[in-house]
Amino acid sequence: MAKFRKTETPIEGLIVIEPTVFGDERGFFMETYAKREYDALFGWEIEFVQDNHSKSRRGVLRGLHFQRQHAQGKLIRVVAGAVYDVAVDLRPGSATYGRWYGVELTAENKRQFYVPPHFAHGFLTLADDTEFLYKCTDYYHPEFDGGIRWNDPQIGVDWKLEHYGFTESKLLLSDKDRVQPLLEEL
Ligand SMILES: Cc1cn([C@H]2C[C@H](O)[C@@H](COP(=O)(O)OP(=O)(O)O[C@H]3O[C@H](C)C(=O)[C@H](O)[C@H]3O)O2)c(=O)[nH]c1=O
Repeated sequence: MAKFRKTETPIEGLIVIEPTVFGDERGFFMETYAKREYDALFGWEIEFVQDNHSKSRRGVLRGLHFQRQHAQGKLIRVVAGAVYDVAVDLRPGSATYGRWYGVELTAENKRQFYVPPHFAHGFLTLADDTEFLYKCTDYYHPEFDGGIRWNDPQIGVDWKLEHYGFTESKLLLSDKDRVQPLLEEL
């Protein structure tokens, strides 16, 4: 059995990866990244240059972010808690431009999500003390920081707020994320 299993999504290049988890009476072990296998999964050589780690309480929404230049591919996983993770295709000329896809990433399901460069990305945290780790294919360039409003009606992300027991007014966003532009304003 392959050590990492890939599941495609309706958006080309956006993939979910399930690592093999080795459990025993002590707990578990898993490889969370291996260049040789991941390059084979992706079908091309990917170089990650920066790892990020953020922690959020329940009900935080970070996003939707992208870098206007030095666009970053992101390999995402959650090591504590849970998120509903969303990516929006902003690749110029893409047949699925403006389309979004969401997936639940949790410490339990150990799922990983690869979001290619030129996607807007964000997540809603579903539990307190959620720890979110991701590898990036380019460095942080704040001078090229870009974003789209999380609830842009043109994109129409279904954040499943009712399903997860949230009300919009109770979400915790950064001041920046409250006033991100709409896709049509980009
Ligand atoms: C992203 C980043 C931030 N920072 C500093 C800048 C601020 O002083 C502080 C918090 O930054 P920010 O509020 O932009 O963090 P997030 O809201 O989690 O931003 C991220 O959220 C969404 C989900 C993403 O996909 C992006 O990776 C990124 O935009 O960390 C750095 O020093 N390096 C970095 O790579």
